[in-house]
Amino acid sequence: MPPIVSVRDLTKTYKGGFTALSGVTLDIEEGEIIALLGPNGAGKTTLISTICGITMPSGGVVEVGGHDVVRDWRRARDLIGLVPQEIALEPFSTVWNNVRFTRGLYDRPRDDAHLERLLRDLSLWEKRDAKVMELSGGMKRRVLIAKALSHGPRVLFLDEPTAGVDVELRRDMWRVVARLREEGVTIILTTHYIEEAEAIADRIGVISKGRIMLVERTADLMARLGRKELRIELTEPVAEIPEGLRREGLARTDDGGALVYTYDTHASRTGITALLADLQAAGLQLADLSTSASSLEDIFVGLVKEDTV
Ligand SMILES: Nc1ncnc2c1ncn2[C@@H]1O[C@H](COP(=O)(O)OP(=O)(O)OP(=O)(O)O)[C@@H](O)[C@H]1O
Repeated sequence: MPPIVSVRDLTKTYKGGFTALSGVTLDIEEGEIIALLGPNGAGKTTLISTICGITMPSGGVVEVGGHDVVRDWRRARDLIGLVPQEIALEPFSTVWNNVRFTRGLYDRPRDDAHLERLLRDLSLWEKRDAKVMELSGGMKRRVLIAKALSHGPRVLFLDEPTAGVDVELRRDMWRVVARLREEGVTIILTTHYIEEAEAIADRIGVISKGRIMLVERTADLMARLGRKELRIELTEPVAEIPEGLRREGLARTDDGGALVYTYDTHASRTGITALLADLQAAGLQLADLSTSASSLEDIFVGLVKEDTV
Protein backbone atom coordinates (compact mmCIF):
# COMPACT_ATOMS: atom_id res chain seq x y z
CA MET A 1 0.00 0.00 0.00
CA PRO A 2 1.36 3.49 -0.78
CA PRO A 3 2.14 5.62 2.27
CA ILE A 4 -0.69 7.90 3.46
CA VAL A 5 1.84 10.71 3.99
CA SER A 6 4.83 11.07 1.72
CA VAL A 7 7.41 13.80 2.24
CA ARG A 8 10.20 14.07 -0.38
CA ASP A 9 13.23 16.27 0.02
CA LEU A 10 11.27 18.99 1.77
CA THR A 11 12.94 22.30 2.53
CA LYS A 12 11.51 25.39 4.12
CA THR A 13 13.24 28.74 4.25
CA TYR A 14 11.25 31.47 5.97
CA LYS A 15 11.04 35.00 4.52
CA GLY A 16 13.80 36.33 6.74
CA GLY A 17 16.13 33.70 5.23
CA PHE A 18 16.07 31.19 8.07
CA THR A 19 16.06 27.58 6.91
CA ALA A 20 13.81 25.59 9.26
CA LEU A 21 13.77 22.34 7.24
CA SER A 22 16.48 20.94 4.97
CA GLY A 23 15.94 17.88 2.80
CA VAL A 24 13.35 16.07 4.94
CA THR A 25 12.19 12.76 3.50
CA LEU A 26 9.66 10.64 5.37
CA ASP A 27 6.98 8.08 4.53
CA ILE A 28 4.17 7.36 6.96
CA GLU A 29 2.01 4.26 6.56
CA GLU A 30 -1.73 4.31 6.99
CA GLY A 31 -2.79 3.47 10.57
CA GLU A 32 0.64 4.20 11.97
CA ILE A 33 1.35 6.39 15.00
CA ILE A 34 4.58 8.29 14.61
CA ALA A 35 6.13 10.65 17.13
CA LEU A 36 8.43 13.44 16.00
CA LEU A 37 10.86 14.15 18.77
CA GLY A 38 13.19 17.13 18.97
CA PRO A 39 14.21 20.19 20.97
CA ASN A 40 12.67 23.67 20.69
CA GLY A 41 13.13 25.14 17.25
CA ALA A 42 14.07 21.82 15.63
CA GLY A 43 11.44 22.29 12.93
CA LYS A 44 8.66 19.96 14.16
CA THR A 45 5.86 22.50 13.87
CA THR A 46 7.15 23.70 10.51
CA LEU A 47 7.14 20.11 9.26
CA ILE A 48 3.58 19.38 10.30
CA SER A 49 2.30 22.79 9.18
CA THR A 50 3.80 22.13 5.76
CA ILE A 51 2.23 18.67 5.54
CA CYS A 52 -1.10 20.24 6.55
CA GLY A 53 -0.76 22.83 3.77
CA ILE A 54 -0.61 25.81 6.14
CA THR A 55 3.04 26.62 5.45
CA MET A 56 4.26 26.69 1.86
CA PRO A 57 7.30 24.51 1.15
CA SER A 58 10.35 26.15 -0.43
CA GLY A 59 11.31 22.90 -2.15
CA GLY A 60 10.33 19.25 -2.32
CA VAL A 61 6.99 17.46 -2.53
CA VAL A 62 4.44 16.53 0.13
CA GLU A 63 1.49 14.25 -0.56
CA VAL A 64 -1.33 13.17 1.72
CA GLY A 65 -3.46 10.28 0.48
CA GLY A 66 -1.71 10.69 -2.88
CA HIS A 67 -2.75 14.37 -3.17
CA ASP A 68 -0.11 17.07 -3.48
CA VAL A 69 -0.63 19.43 -0.53
CA VAL A 70 0.07 22.51 -2.67
CA ARG A 71 -1.56 21.74 -6.03
CA ASP A 72 -4.42 19.62 -4.71
CA TRP A 73 -4.69 21.13 -1.25
CA ARG A 74 -8.46 20.74 -0.90
CA ARG A 75 -8.38 16.97 -1.27
CA ALA A 76 -5.30 16.65 0.90
CA ARG A 77 -6.74 18.84 3.63
CA ASP A 78 -10.01 16.95 3.63
CA LEU A 79 -8.15 13.94 5.02
CA ILE A 80 -6.39 15.92 7.74
CA GLY A 81 -7.20 16.99 11.29
CA LEU A 82 -4.79 19.28 13.13
CA VAL A 83 -4.61 20.01 16.83
CA PRO A 84 -2.37 23.09 16.86
CA GLN A 85 -0.05 24.08 19.66
CA GLU A 86 -1.65 27.47 20.04
CA ILE A 87 -5.25 27.94 20.95
CA ALA A 88 -7.27 29.35 18.05
CA LEU A 89 -10.99 29.27 18.82
CA GLU A 90 -14.10 31.40 18.46
CA PRO A 91 -14.25 32.83 21.99
CA PHE A 92 -17.87 34.06 21.91
CA SER A 93 -19.30 30.92 20.43
CA THR A 94 -20.26 27.83 22.46
CA VAL A 95 -18.29 24.61 22.54
CA TRP A 96 -21.00 22.84 20.54
CA ASN A 97 -21.11 25.50 17.83
CA ASN A 98 -17.33 25.66 17.54
CA VAL A 99 -17.15 21.95 16.83
CA ARG A 100 -20.24 21.87 14.58
CA PHE A 101 -18.94 24.81 12.56
CA THR A 102 -15.63 23.10 11.88
CA ARG A 103 -17.39 19.99 10.62
CA GLY A 104 -19.48 22.23 8.36
CA LEU A 105 -16.33 23.83 6.93
CA TYR A 106 -15.35 20.42 5.65
CA ASP A 107 -18.67 20.06 3.89
CA ARG A 108 -19.70 17.07 5.95
CA PRO A 109 -23.40 16.38 6.60
CA ARG A 110 -24.66 17.19 10.07
CA ASP A 111 -23.99 14.29 12.45
CA ASP A 112 -24.93 15.22 16.00
CA ALA A 113 -24.38 11.66 17.26
CA HIS A 114 -20.74 11.77 16.12
CA LEU A 115 -20.16 15.15 17.75
CA GLU A 116 -21.84 14.03 20.97
CA ARG A 117 -19.59 11.00 21.19
CA LEU A 118 -16.55 13.18 20.60
CA LEU A 119 -17.53 15.65 23.30
CA ARG A 120 -18.31 12.84 25.74
CA ASP A 121 -14.95 11.14 25.03
CA LEU A 122 -13.20 14.42 25.75
CA SER A 123 -15.23 15.11 28.92
CA LEU A 124 -16.72 18.18 27.22
CA TRP A 125 -20.33 17.14 27.04
CA GLU A 126 -21.35 18.97 30.19
CA LYS A 127 -19.70 22.10 28.83
CA ARG A 128 -21.30 21.98 25.40
CA ASP A 129 -23.35 25.15 25.95
CA ALA A 130 -20.56 27.13 27.62
CA LYS A 131 -18.86 29.90 25.69
CA VAL A 132 -15.28 29.02 24.82
CA MET A 133 -13.97 32.15 26.56
CA GLU A 134 -15.42 30.85 29.83
CA LEU A 135 -13.35 27.66 29.68
CA SER A 136 -10.07 26.86 31.38
CA GLY A 137 -6.93 26.40 29.27
CA GLY A 138 -7.18 22.60 29.54
CA MET A 139 -10.81 22.65 28.44
CA LYS A 140 -9.90 24.82 25.46
CA ARG A 141 -7.36 22.23 24.42
CA ARG A 142 -10.06 19.61 24.55
CA VAL A 143 -12.16 21.76 22.23
CA LEU A 144 -9.23 21.98 19.82
CA ILE A 145 -9.07 18.19 19.73
CA ALA A 146 -12.83 17.87 19.21
CA LYS A 147 -12.66 20.38 16.35
CA ALA A 148 -9.78 18.51 14.70
CA LEU A 149 -11.79 15.28 14.83
CA SER A 150 -15.17 16.75 13.91
CA HIS A 151 -15.00 15.77 10.22
CA GLY A 152 -13.55 12.29 10.82
CA PRO A 153 -10.01 12.82 9.45
CA ARG A 154 -7.86 9.91 8.23
CA VAL A 155 -4.66 11.61 9.41
CA LEU A 156 -4.49 13.44 12.71
CA PHE A 157 -1.68 15.80 13.69
CA LEU A 158 -1.13 16.60 17.35
CA ASP A 159 1.37 19.37 17.91
CA GLU A 160 2.79 18.88 21.40
CA PRO A 161 -0.50 17.60 22.75
CA THR A 162 0.60 17.19 26.34
CA ALA A 163 2.71 20.32 26.84
CA GLY A 164 1.32 21.88 30.00
CA VAL A 165 -1.79 19.72 30.31
CA ASP A 166 -2.94 17.95 33.47
CA VAL A 167 -3.02 14.21 34.10
CA GLU A 168 -6.72 13.93 33.42
CA LEU A 169 -6.53 15.51 29.99
CA ARG A 170 -3.53 13.40 29.15
CA ARG A 171 -5.53 10.29 30.07
CA ASP A 172 -8.54 11.40 28.01
CA MET A 173 -6.27 12.15 25.13
CA TRP A 174 -4.61 8.75 25.17
CA ARG A 175 -8.03 7.12 25.32
CA VAL A 176 -9.09 9.02 22.22
CA VAL A 177 -5.81 8.13 20.52
CA ALA A 178 -6.32 4.43 21.34
CA ARG A 179 -9.80 4.50 19.83
CA LEU A 180 -8.57 6.29 16.72
CA ARG A 181 -5.83 3.71 16.34
CA GLU A 182 -8.47 0.96 16.34
CA GLU A 183 -10.29 2.85 13.62
CA GLY A 184 -7.10 2.92 11.55
CA VAL A 185 -6.51 6.68 11.80
CA THR A 186 -2.89 7.68 11.19
CA ILE A 187 -1.50 9.88 13.96
CA ILE A 188 1.51 12.15 13.82
CA LEU A 189 2.45 13.88 17.04
CA THR A 190 5.29 16.12 18.06
CA THR A 191 6.76 15.97 21.51
CA HIS A 192 9.80 16.81 23.61
CA TYR A 193 9.32 13.76 25.77
CA ILE A 194 10.86 10.42 24.88
CA GLU A 195 8.60 8.73 27.48
CA GLU A 196 5.55 9.99 25.66
CA ALA A 197 6.87 8.86 22.29
CA GLU A 198 7.74 5.47 23.74
CA ALA A 199 4.30 5.01 25.31
CA ILE A 200 2.26 5.77 22.25
CA ALA A 201 4.18 5.64 18.97
CA ASP A 202 4.90 2.76 16.60
CA ARG A 203 7.84 4.71 15.21
CA ILE A 204 9.90 7.61 16.43
CA GLY A 205 11.51 10.23 14.22
CA VAL A 206 14.16 12.48 15.70
CA ILE A 207 14.46 15.99 14.28
CA SER A 208 17.25 18.38 15.03
CA LYS A 209 18.09 21.64 13.28
CA GLY A 210 15.66 21.02 10.46
CA ARG A 211 16.92 17.55 9.61
CA ILE A 212 15.60 14.10 10.33
CA MET A 213 18.36 12.41 12.31
CA LEU A 214 16.70 9.01 12.38
CA VAL A 215 13.38 7.25 12.07
CA GLU A 216 13.07 3.89 13.75
CA ARG A 217 10.55 1.47 15.21
CA THR A 218 10.02 2.44 18.83
CA ALA A 219 10.89 -0.98 20.22
CA ASP A 220 14.16 -1.16 18.24
CA LEU A 221 15.10 2.36 19.24
CA MET A 222 14.42 1.75 22.91
CA ALA A 223 16.44 -1.48 22.78
CA ARG A 224 19.38 0.40 21.28
CA LEU A 225 19.12 3.29 23.66
CA GLY A 226 20.95 2.73 26.88
CA ARG A 227 23.64 0.54 25.27
CA LYS A 228 27.16 1.38 26.28
CA GLU A 229 30.58 0.07 25.42
CA LEU A 230 33.30 -0.75 27.88
CA ARG A 231 36.72 -0.70 26.26
CA ILE A 232 39.42 -2.66 28.02
CA GLU A 233 42.97 -1.89 26.91
CA LEU A 234 45.31 -4.81 27.53
CA THR A 235 49.00 -4.61 28.37
CA GLU A 236 49.65 -7.47 25.93
CA PRO A 237 47.58 -8.07 22.77
CA VAL A 238 45.65 -11.36 22.58
CA ALA A 239 45.30 -13.50 19.45
CA GLU A 240 41.82 -14.57 20.54
CA ILE A 241 39.47 -14.17 23.48
CA PRO A 242 40.41 -16.82 26.08
CA GLU A 243 37.91 -19.67 26.50
CA GLY A 244 36.69 -18.72 30.00
CA LEU A 245 36.10 -15.13 28.97
CA ARG A 246 33.90 -15.61 25.92
CA ARG A 247 30.41 -14.23 26.35
CA GLU A 248 27.73 -12.35 24.49
CA GLY A 249 28.60 -8.73 23.83
CA LEU A 250 32.38 -9.21 24.09
CA ALA A 251 34.57 -8.65 21.05
CA ARG A 252 38.25 -8.24 20.36
CA THR A 253 39.66 -5.28 18.42
CA ASP A 254 41.38 -6.16 15.15
CA ASP A 255 44.85 -5.72 16.57
CA GLY A 256 43.95 -7.70 19.72
CA GLY A 257 45.13 -4.83 21.90
CA ALA A 258 41.72 -4.27 23.47
CA LEU A 259 38.44 -5.97 24.27
CA VAL A 260 35.12 -4.20 23.77
CA TYR A 261 32.14 -5.20 25.85
CA THR A 262 28.68 -3.89 24.87
CA TYR A 263 26.15 -3.85 27.68
CA ASP A 264 22.72 -2.57 28.52
CA THR A 265 22.64 0.13 31.18
CA HIS A 266 18.94 -0.61 31.82
CA ALA A 267 19.51 -4.30 32.61
CA SER A 268 19.45 -5.38 36.26
CA ARG A 269 22.97 -6.76 35.75
CA THR A 270 25.42 -5.31 33.29
CA GLY A 271 27.82 -8.23 33.65
CA ILE A 272 30.80 -5.91 34.17
CA THR A 273 31.76 -7.21 37.61
CA ALA A 274 31.81 -10.83 36.40
CA LEU A 275 33.75 -9.83 33.30
CA LEU A 276 36.45 -8.07 35.30
CA ALA A 277 36.76 -11.04 37.67
CA ASP A 278 37.06 -13.44 34.73
CA LEU A 279 39.67 -11.21 33.10
CA GLN A 280 41.79 -11.50 36.19
CA ALA A 281 41.22 -15.26 36.38
CA ALA A 282 42.32 -15.54 32.74
CA GLY A 283 45.54 -13.76 33.70
CA LEU A 284 45.02 -10.72 31.47
CA GLN A 285 46.50 -7.40 32.62
CA LEU A 286 44.47 -4.21 32.11
CA ALA A 287 46.26 -1.09 30.90
CA ASP A 288 43.15 1.12 30.88
CA LEU A 289 39.36 1.11 30.98
CA SER A 290 36.92 3.50 29.34
CA THR A 291 33.22 3.58 28.59
CA SER A 292 31.32 5.33 25.82
CA ALA A 293 27.67 5.70 24.86
CA SER A 294 26.31 4.55 21.51
CA SER A 295 25.91 7.21 18.85
CA LEU A 296 22.17 7.04 19.43
CA GLU A 297 22.65 7.80 23.07
CA ASP A 298 24.78 10.75 22.02
CA ILE A 299 21.94 12.09 19.90
CA PHE A 300 19.54 11.93 22.81
CA VAL A 301 21.92 13.41 25.32
CA GLY A 302 22.48 16.22 22.81
CA LEU A 303 18.74 16.75 22.46
CA VAL A 304 18.14 16.86 26.17
CA LYS A 305 20.99 19.30 26.62
CA GLU A 306 19.63 21.62 23.92
CA ASP A 307 16.23 21.39 25.56
CA THR A 308 17.43 22.65 28.90
CA VAL A 309 19.31 25.71 27.69
N1 LIG B 1 7.02 32.31 10.47
C1 LIG B 1 8.29 32.16 10.76
N2 LIG B 1 9.22 33.03 10.30
C2 LIG B 1 10.53 32.88 10.56
N3 LIG B 1 11.06 31.88 11.29
C3 LIG B 1 10.20 30.98 11.78
C4 LIG B 1 8.78 31.07 11.56
N4 LIG B 1 8.20 30.01 12.18
C5 LIG B 1 9.18 29.32 12.77
N5 LIG B 1 10.39 29.87 12.53
C6 LIG B 1 11.70 29.39 12.99
O1 LIG B 1 11.91 28.09 12.48
C7 LIG B 1 12.55 27.25 13.45
C8 LIG B 1 11.73 25.99 13.67
O2 LIG B 1 10.53 26.34 14.35
P1 LIG B 1 9.43 25.27 14.68
O3 LIG B 1 8.30 25.98 15.34
O4 LIG B 1 9.13 24.47 13.47
O5 LIG B 1 10.20 24.33 15.73
P2 LIG B 1 9.66 23.25 16.73
O6 LIG B 1 10.53 22.07 16.58
O7 LIG B 1 8.20 23.03 16.50
O8 LIG B 1 9.90 23.95 18.13
P3 LIG B 1 9.06 23.90 19.49
O9 LIG B 1 9.38 22.60 20.12
O10 LIG B 1 9.60 25.07 20.23
O11 LIG B 1 7.62 24.06 19.12
C9 LIG B 1 12.71 28.11 14.69
O12 LIG B 1 14.03 28.60 14.73
C10 LIG B 1 11.73 29.24 14.50
O13 LIG B 1 12.16 30.42 15.12
